[in-house]
Amino acid sequence: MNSHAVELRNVGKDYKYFRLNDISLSLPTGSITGFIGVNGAGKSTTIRILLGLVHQDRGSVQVLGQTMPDQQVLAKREIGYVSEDMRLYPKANLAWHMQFIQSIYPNWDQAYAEHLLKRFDLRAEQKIKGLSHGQRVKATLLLALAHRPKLLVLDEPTTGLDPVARQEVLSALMEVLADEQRTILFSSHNTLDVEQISDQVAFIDQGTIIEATSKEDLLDLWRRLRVRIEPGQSLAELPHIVQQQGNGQLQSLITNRYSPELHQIYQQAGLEIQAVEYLTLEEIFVASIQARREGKTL
Ligand SMILES: Nc1ncnc2c1ncn2[C@@H]1O[C@H](COP(=O)(O)OP(=O)(O)OP(=O)(O)O)[C@@H](O)[C@H]1O
Repeated sequence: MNSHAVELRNVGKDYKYFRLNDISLSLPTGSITGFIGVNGAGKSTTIRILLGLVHQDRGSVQVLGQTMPDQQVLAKREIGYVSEDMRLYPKANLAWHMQFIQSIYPNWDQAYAEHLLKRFDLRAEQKIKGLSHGQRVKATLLLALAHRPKLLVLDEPTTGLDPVARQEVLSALMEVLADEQRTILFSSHNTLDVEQISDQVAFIDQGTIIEATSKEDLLDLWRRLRVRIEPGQSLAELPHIVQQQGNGQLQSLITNRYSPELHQIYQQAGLEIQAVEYLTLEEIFVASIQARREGKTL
């Protein structure tokens, strides 16, 4: 088994008003990666390229050992995809869709499909047109999960769901993760969802990946320091300060490279460090985007 389920190298795509730029992204087999970006950042375009639905202009894409888009037919047998693009037939019921997917995918697991029906409180005989938005998302997820894909790609699966439905979807995903060979890519602008279930995180902004790392490392390295400085002291020369807020002697600094050594460097520069705080994934995401847009190198 390949150690990476997905490998994008220097992938680019040019649209008239948008450029996806030099995207390199590796998804280790068995990982769950949260792919976070604001509206229009390039999440869906990247996902469509890795599924072979859109062809890249530059760069290479390997998915489950297959080269995309040339070998997409082989790769797609083992990919489950959930997105707004997925159109279910409104006049058919869920049972019809289950049979249809079963006829295409040899790994279809009927017992698991029935388990998910109960878990999501869905009825197989109900027509798609009578389903609420949340029920439709769950139905699509059921269809994707029950053919036991090696790679599950979810484009904004929790958008528009109420808090209970969101939690049901997230816990179904966590259950799926018990299988170490299954890889999940999960795009969202909801950092709370990503923080809850991902072990890898990638941030994309204006068509460029600005961070791709383990969630644990990210949450460990980014810190807010509450400091007291000498009157007139400048912080401009201090390393790894992503953001500085406050006026006067009390300042709040955000660093993306916190370590005991950096703590010491700040103290030796005369900062009185009063507190060191962790940031949420949302705070890290927002600070990364702001820093990039201010031209800072992270
Ligand atoms: N077929 C296309 N032709 C021209 N431009 C396109 C096409 N597909 C996407 N784009 C543009 O690419 C940009 C990125 O879109 P994309 O759907 O990848 O973003 P996203 O991060 O998924 O956004 P959202 O969170 O709003 O879904 C947008 O500016 C969009 O208009």
